[in-house]
Amino acid sequence: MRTAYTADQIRAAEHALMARLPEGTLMQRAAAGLAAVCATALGRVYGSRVALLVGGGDNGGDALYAGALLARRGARVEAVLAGSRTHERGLEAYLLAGGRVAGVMAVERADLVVDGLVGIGATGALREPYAELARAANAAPALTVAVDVPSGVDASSGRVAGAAVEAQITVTMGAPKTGLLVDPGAARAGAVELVDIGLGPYLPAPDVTALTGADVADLLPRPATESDKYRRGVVGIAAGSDLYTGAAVLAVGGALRAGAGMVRHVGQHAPVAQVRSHWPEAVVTELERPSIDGVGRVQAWVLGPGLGTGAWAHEVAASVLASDVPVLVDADALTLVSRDRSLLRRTAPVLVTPHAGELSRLIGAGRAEIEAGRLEHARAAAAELGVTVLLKGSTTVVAEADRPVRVNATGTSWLATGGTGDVLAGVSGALLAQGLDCYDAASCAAHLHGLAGRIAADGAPLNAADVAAAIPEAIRRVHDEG
Ligand SMILES: NC(=O)C1=CN([C@@H]2O[C@H](COP(=O)(O)OP(=O)(O)OC[C@H]3O[C@@H](n4cnc5c(N)ncnc54)[C@H](OP(=O)(O)O)[C@@H]3O)[C@@H](O)[C@H]2O)[C@@H](O)CC1
Ligand SMILES: Nc1ncnc2c1ncn2[C@@H]1O[C@H](COP(=O)(O)OP(=O)(O)O)[C@@H](O)[C@H]1O
Ligand SMILES: [K+]
Repeated sequence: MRTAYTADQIRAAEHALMARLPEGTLMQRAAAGLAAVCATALGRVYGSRVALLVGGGDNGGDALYAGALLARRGARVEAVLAGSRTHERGLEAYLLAGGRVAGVMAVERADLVVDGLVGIGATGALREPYAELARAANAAPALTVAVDVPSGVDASSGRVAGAAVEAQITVTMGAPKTGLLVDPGAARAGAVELVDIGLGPYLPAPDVTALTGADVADLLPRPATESDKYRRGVVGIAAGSDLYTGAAVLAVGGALRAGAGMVRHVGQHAPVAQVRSHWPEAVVTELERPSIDGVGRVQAWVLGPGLGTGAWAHEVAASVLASDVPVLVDADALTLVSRDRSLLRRTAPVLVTPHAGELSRLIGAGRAEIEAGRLEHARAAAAELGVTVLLKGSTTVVAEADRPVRVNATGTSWLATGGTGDVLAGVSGALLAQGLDCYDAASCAAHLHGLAGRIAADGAPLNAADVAAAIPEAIRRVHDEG
């Protein structure tokens, strides 16, 4: 399990650790780790050109001490001092080692830029001249290594309010920060390298977590000798309408590939015919009236892909949500429940799987605001609706009351194409039917779906059906990792 922490959590742990150590020890450890990563990135330190962007706080101190170590190894290091004050001892050590102070031009001639403008002590958008220096680093040809977090990225949320450094590597101190795992911040961080400064024993429960492949392998059910199709879990899929037929085919495909014992599809004439011809394995029921009465027992429902938003769809949704098994609410069913919240009044678990636009309809926040603050909005929605929320997008976020948010970054932007969300709904539904709770089903499905997207894309466009077809390979890979 990967774990990440807010700035406040890190600061509290640092204080506890610092109290037991001679002054300056932590910064020395941080700087040594930072210098080592810079040296590896440079390949040859002697004769290389390094520019340090130095802010007024301890983040700048880290950069100066690391700069001193690189200067002692023969690098030509130039520091651009951005703050009205500078870490005094760090600057002394740096100058003593042969480092120089320079203007912004140093950035343009550097092989490597070290972003020590701000770390966990930053508040709000970068002010000038910090913002200008961040833009200069982004425009320069050099490799950029961020200290702790890319400056301009909020360490606790991943928000980016203005200019922000786009790093190729982020050297994070003590423990990863939440903002390094959640977009838009995560996209600015590049590869994240952790420097162990001894914080481990002082860290609280994490703010967010991310499942590794091995974690997913542990959680995934495997059929046993005594398994049969009913015991493995039957998933019901209420999807498709005479207008939208493809969504049902894709959701059923996702569920079949993710290990459901059986997939039962219910819908109108056209989607039922499509599902029947694509998936002879599925059991289909053409609904004569908008109700699931008498279609047979399932262990979980997927409700919504392509269902439509009219009166007929509303009746189907009410009928599915009146059942006593977990229900995944996706796509058109999200529109239905945002119009009629009373549909969510039930005791069995609910998993909602919106993208930012759908979440915007559900909780009334603007779409752009949700994209900018994915964590806080997913958390707020889970609390307000009393459900598990899987918020889709470049980083997928799974939120449930009283549990750390799980984030997933296995995906690829090639997944941004029509129908991949329907596949995700099917995969998640199959995991629910196999007995995973909403939190685990959603986070395992997001992991597998992202990985399947990578396998299917392999650097070129994919279509949604390819993603479903790659789910078994994704499952094999997580088992290999486990
Ligand atoms: N503590 C430890 O043991 C260890 C700490 N470590 C390191 O310390 C870092 C935290 O250091 P920190 O607390 O000094 O804060 P930091 O991130 O440098 O920012 C403060 C400075 O930024 C400025 N500033 C703020 N907002 C701004 C804005 N929007 N735009 C522009 N400027 C802004 C602010 O200016 P002021 O408001 O004072 O004018 C002040 O000068 C941490 O990330 C890690 O790298 C490691 O060495 C491990 C051991
Ligand atoms: N930029 C991106 N990077 C990674 N994954 C993405 C990106 N954009 C979309 N996705 C993923 O693709 C899927 C799209 O789902 P959705 O928006 O519901 O599309 P549709 O309704 O067409 O099926 C989600 O799993 C989402 O997380
Ligand atoms: K930084």
